[in-house]
Amino acid sequence: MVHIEQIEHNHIDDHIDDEIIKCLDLENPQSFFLFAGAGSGKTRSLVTALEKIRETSYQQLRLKGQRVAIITYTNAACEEIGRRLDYDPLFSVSTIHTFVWELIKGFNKDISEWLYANLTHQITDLEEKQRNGRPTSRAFVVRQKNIEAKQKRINNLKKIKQFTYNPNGINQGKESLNHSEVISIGAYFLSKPLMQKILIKKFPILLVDESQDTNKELLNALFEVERKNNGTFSLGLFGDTMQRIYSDGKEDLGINLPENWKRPVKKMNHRCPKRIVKLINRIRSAVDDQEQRPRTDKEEGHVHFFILPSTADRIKTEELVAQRMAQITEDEKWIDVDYMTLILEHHMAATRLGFSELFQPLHKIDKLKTGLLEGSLPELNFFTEIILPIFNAHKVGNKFAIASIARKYSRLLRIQRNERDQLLQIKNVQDAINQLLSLWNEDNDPLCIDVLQCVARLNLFEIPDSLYSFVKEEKREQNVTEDGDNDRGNELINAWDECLKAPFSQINEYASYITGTSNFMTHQGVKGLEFPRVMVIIDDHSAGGFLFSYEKLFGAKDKTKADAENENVNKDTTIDRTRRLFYVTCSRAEKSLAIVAYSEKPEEVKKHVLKEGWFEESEVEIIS
Ligand SMILES: Nc1ncnc2c1ncn2[C@@H]1O[C@H](COP(=O)(O)OP(=O)(O)OP(=O)(O)O)[C@@H](O)[C@H]1O
Repeated sequence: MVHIEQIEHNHIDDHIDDEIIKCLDLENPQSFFLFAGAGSGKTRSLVTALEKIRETSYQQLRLKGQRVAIITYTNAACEEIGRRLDYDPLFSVSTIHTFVWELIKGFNKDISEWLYANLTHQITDLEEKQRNGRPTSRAFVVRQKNIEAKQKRINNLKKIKQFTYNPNGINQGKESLNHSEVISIGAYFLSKPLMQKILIKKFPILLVDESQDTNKELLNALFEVERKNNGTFSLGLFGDTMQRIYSDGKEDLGINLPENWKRPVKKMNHRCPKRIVKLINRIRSAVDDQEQRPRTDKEEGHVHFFILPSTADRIKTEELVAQRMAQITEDEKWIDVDYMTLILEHHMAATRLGFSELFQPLHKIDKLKTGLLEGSLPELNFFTEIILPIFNAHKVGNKFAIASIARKYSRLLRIQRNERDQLLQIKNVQDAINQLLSLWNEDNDPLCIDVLQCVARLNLFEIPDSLYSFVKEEKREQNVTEDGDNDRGNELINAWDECLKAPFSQINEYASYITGTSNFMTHQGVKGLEFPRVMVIIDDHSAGGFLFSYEKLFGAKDKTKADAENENVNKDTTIDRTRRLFYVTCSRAEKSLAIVAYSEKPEEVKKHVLKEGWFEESEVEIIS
């Protein structure tokens, strides 16, 4: 009898799938926001709902030439969902950038008009800054170049017949749009009745996974589409507000939902053992009242909190912690290093993997942050997607790969001439690439700026616009002062200037981190994933950022005045952001979880975490 009750307990959320499926009825489509925490099976519910649509509405959709759209966060997630649905063309599974581009591409005249207005607006802004700027400052010079580049782009608009865009790569060339332009154009077009009609005619159902981190500009536009087309369109949002990580996500998602929206709630956690569900419930309890239940067939599991002085040797400490975990859990895999180390902050990965000089300056700039972490900054992609592959191919003697990259990107090969000239050009490109590669002779590790200047001098590849000023000789001219305008333009220039002084080897480390091939992951990399054994590293000292503070979350550091002010007006505080990160990482563990906190005040931390009720006394260990 107990057995049946236990099984039933594990199925308490099954009806949620039915509720979602009901919303997707083509005769009476409804919109919904699924409230569900970590490990609750959101992805599973998404796929189940789609399978059901295929079963019930396949003919109806096909006859009208309609499809179901699913927007996910990463290409890997698209692949996973697509695979689970047998790559059925009934479903359009894409990232937000691909989705929007598919919607807007071809509307060349409208895109041109939008760009004209947008560029004009940006030029007006820059000119305003120029009026207050000092003509001898570097910021002034760079802004002037920016104005000229934008004006050139405006002048060129009339000649463009067709705009281009690559959601996954570098967008070079006069016809191409950049990532943020595509999103903004999409959001703007979706405010027009015609585009709304096109969208819902094509996709009467649109489901958004990881909606807490979906760009708010676009999400707001979709809310508006839904509001205007209520009853003929279903917008379904999957996600967990407690797992919002990116700053461009919609902060108030799920709070002021329209009256007629359905709000299904999932209560189970199918991933974590009992002890970990208890911990993440406790962490979450400060934010909302969503409490999860563990599966009855899950083991108790282990949680252990290690506190160390911030001066402790990181590598030795973490080895010791793994040994302790093996003792505590009686699981030898901790000793075999069969666990995932989760770093709560990118700076730690940058420090441990050795790409700080490249990373830190850019991470300080708000508008670069998301692109830096997503790996979509065109300036860095220039290095990661063109220069690094050439260098790697050269290391293994793969001339074919080098030629193929050159064919794809080299400016020297673009001009059409007769066959003899073409052969000459190929030779020129080969010579240029050899000159470029000679920078690495005798195990040299050139600086990124040296690589950039070499490429510019050889006119080998197109340099991203914003790096152009760094390859010009006049940059170093004496009349250009370093202490120019203390405004954001200047910050940006200084950031790139510093970043380009990093050795090129750091590009390799950065690329391996961003693509997830290193053995470190952060909350970003770890989204949607799960691992049997997890070691969470908490280390403000190495993190060096101001957006997060574990010392504050763990009570070793007081709140600042700004924190208190933000708290008073219900704005996101450092502690809120840090708590969400902590929730995401702790909720990845399927069996056991070790948390390693380096702190200025270990005793205070211990007191605080016990007071918060996150851990039992026996689970907290200070190692000095
Ligand atoms: N109904 C279920 N019965 C059994 N196992 C389930 C069920 N739903 C999900 N799971 C399992 O639980 C784990 C978590 O599921 P899933 O990744 O879909 O959750 P999620 O809500 O997307 O998680 P998160 O937001 O934390 O990334 C997976 O291993 C999945 O196979």
